[in-house]
Amino acid sequence: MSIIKHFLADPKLLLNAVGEGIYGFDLSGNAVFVNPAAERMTGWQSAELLGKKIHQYHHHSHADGSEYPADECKIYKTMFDGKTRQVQHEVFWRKDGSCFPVEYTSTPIYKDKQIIGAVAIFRDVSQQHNTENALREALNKVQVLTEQLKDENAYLLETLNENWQDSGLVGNSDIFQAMLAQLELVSKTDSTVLILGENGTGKELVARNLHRLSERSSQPFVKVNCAAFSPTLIESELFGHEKGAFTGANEKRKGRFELADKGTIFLDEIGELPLEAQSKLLRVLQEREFERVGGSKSIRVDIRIVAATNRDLRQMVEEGSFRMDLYYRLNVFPIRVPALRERIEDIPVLANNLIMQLNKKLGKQLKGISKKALYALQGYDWPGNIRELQNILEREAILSKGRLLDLSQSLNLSEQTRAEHGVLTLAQAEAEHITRVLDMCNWKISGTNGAAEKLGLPESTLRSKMKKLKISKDP
Ligand SMILES: Nc1ncnc2c1ncn2[C@@H]1O[C@H](COP(=O)(O)OP(=O)(O)OP(=O)(O)O)[C@@H](O)[C@H]1O
Repeated sequence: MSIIKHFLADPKLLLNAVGEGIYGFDLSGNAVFVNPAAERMTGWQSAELLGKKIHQYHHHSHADGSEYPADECKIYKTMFDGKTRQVQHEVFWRKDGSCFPVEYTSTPIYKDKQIIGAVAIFRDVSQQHNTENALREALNKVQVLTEQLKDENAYLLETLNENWQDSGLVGNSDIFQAMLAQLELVSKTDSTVLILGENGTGKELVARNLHRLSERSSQPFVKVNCAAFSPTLIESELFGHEKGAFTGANEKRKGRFELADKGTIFLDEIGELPLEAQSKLLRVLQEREFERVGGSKSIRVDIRIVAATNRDLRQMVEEGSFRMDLYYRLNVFPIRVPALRERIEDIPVLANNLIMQLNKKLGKQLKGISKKALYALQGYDWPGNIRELQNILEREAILSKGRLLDLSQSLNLSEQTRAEHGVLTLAQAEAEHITRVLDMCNWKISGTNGAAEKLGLPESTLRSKMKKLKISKDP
């Protein structure tokens, strides 16, 4: 007998060989056929099911355990209406009481145009479900990580765009050294620090060094310029927002406080923080806890807070534009960064340091600055502080053809000072005059045609004045 004949003689051979489970039903819903694949999947042997209402064995309940009445059974329905059904999201129950997700087709069986029963062909889709769930979980994780990366990336890009020069704090004057000593002491603690000082004095550099010297140095240092955001946006910038918290909040976003967890947050221009955000900040300072805008879940962070301002916060408290309780919370350890005019003796070393940075930035090989130019710099009162010095040196460095900056473009600085700020101090005028005379005398101090004689001073007095005013020939 050929193989085809075998199959035609006994169609069960085929049905027994397929991988899908097959149940055949008569019109009363009793099992008339159960193939081995169905036995394997359900654990019920065909002898246990044949002639029985099979719904009661493998289809009695839904996945959540609630009852699945027989008159709702989709396999039975096929026997009544003759419609073929493809069914998903249902379970079949095993003999051991467990269940598995199935997909099945129930098809009516006709004989002489009369329905005589139905056949259900089913597949165990647990594997497929597990894979789908794993995929869904992986996708969720990817989504969370993508959001996190987006937040961090936006922040990093902003930081990169600032073109921050990672310069050290330079200066030997007593006032500056005293500030450095304070900085070093407080860096070892977790205390909140309030950095005070005029624009361009180096407050941000102080904050960065505070973090660098602290035990949090391997964790993030996150800066927020409180003046750079509108009152409506600053809260979401600091604390983040939930999706849909306000028009335009299309995605959930982490705030700077969350990004700075375990590290340091630097709140620059804290005096510009709107009152509403001040209240929220106060709560973070008290409880280290906050909620995202539009959210209700409290988020805890472990953060060191450093704030800076050029404003007089105490006066702002008196005027009612800064919360008194917040002021006291921030003012735990104030550090005052001196203005450049308070430490003109640092100008030579600062200028040299800045020129070395400019060499790198501009690809130049400048050696320093001329003596005359240096005196001019020391006679100016620097309303823009180190940033102004930096700008002047950069402009000069770009224009300069020689190795030594002579500040030919900016030598009228002291005149500018006089014009913009009234008069030179006596010491500045004295230093300028002595330097001019020394230049005239080719730096000969004593004897005939020496500077002391021209100035009408004893040589020793001139020398002590030069020492006091830090006037010397070499740059
Ligand atoms: N002691 C220093 N030594 C060398 N460079 C310094 C020093 N202090 C400040 N600078 C440089 O001066 C510039 C201004 O410093 P910084 O931005 O820290 O000032 P700031 O007080 O935060 O200014 P603002 O109040 O305008 O934000 C920076 O480029 C910084 O590198």
